[in-house]
Amino acid sequence: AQSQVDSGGRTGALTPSPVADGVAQKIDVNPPKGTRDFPPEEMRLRNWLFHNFREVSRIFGFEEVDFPVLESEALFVRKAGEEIRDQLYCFEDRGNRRVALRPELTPSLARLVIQKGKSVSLPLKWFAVGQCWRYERMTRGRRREHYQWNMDIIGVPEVTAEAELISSIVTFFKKIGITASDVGFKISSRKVLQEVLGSYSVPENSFGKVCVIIDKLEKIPVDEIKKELKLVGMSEVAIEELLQVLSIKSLEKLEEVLGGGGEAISDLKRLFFLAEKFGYSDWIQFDASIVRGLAYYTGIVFEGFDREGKLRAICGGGRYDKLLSTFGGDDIPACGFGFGDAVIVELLKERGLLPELSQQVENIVCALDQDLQGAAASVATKLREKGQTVDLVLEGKPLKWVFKRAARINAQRLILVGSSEWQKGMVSVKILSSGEQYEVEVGKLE
Ligand SMILES: Nc1ccc(Br)nc1
Repeated sequence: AQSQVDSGGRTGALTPSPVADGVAQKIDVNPPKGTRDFPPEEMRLRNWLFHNFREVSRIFGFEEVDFPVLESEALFVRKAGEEIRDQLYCFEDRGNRRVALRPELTPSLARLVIQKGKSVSLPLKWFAVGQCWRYERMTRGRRREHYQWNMDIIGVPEVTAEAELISSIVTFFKKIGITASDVGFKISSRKVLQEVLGSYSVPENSFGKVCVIIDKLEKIPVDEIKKELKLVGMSEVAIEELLQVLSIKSLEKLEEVLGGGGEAISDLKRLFFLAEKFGYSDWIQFDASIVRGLAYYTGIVFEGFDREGKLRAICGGGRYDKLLSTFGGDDIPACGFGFGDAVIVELLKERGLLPELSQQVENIVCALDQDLQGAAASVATKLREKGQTVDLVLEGKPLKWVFKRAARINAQRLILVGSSEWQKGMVSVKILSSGEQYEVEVGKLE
């Protein structure tokens, strides 16, 4: 549609709005494909989940940050064949800028750290809960948006940072009733890959691509993996050895294969030592096949998985020591994780751990006739100023309707403003659970 300029100088499409020209036009009441509405019941569950994300972040001493959902496309144009890049929700805006709906939060966080520069002192412990987007062909019917909880530690090169992050996720799981028999963490380090590839002449800029390909193990046939590895410059010998190493499930075995003295082994040993001190040893296991699908990880990587093996990864993260410098920032070490809002809810459903969340209101206030509506408003205000929740009946309704509504919103008590009581400065109170009813002076309502 051509554009027009409205009174506020804003341009808009010519197509008549459903109401503006008086012609009713039935709109599609569903949200765009792959997106969700959050009506009250779903919003209560989302708020419960996000409240737990924020509570854990708070007790770990992290500060909340946020960024625009819309970012420059340049933040995400990595050339490592990542799915996150292939599905970038990007477009050209009216100023001819290439922009994108963020598919993840880490690049925005890195951008803000660089922007803040010397004005912030390291280490930074930041967390965010934000909506992330992908444009996926709807053939697979998957979602196009989800909310992610991220926690990041910026400026700590030691593996203590990764151990702290995993501890925060374990704390979250415990907080919502998930135990080590429900979920675990598979842990590895990309330095394992580096040490294997190091003994073969693999082009340096292929490392990210190799990781992205390896991350597809168990998702696509191994012959396809081998084909893609050859395409990025690996020899058959290198591929065979790499696949061998990736099948290792114990640190002792890995040390035999890699030999001692490498950083991969020392990092992982340190992490498992710290895990024991944090008290979450029975939540973690070494698994050399874990590389994660984001190109920028450089060290420890981990992912939370459901032990029944029915669900996709619950969360994932790792060290990304080079990301800030690739954005032109200083060489600042960093690590973090992302925790989506979808798989965890599927897990809670599976385990019967979804919380019972219903609307709770302390008072429903109702005028018994319309010339007492003002009186009812003043009673509602008095209660609200004391911090009480009040549902004020806003129009003349039969009592039967009021009682039905009181039950629906789980009101604890019904306050009726009637003329004879009001003459005496009183209102009548009915405790809805017991049926007890009494009159009370308005000033003594609490
Ligand atoms: N990165 C990303 C964004 C949105 C969804 Br849904 N899944 C993954």
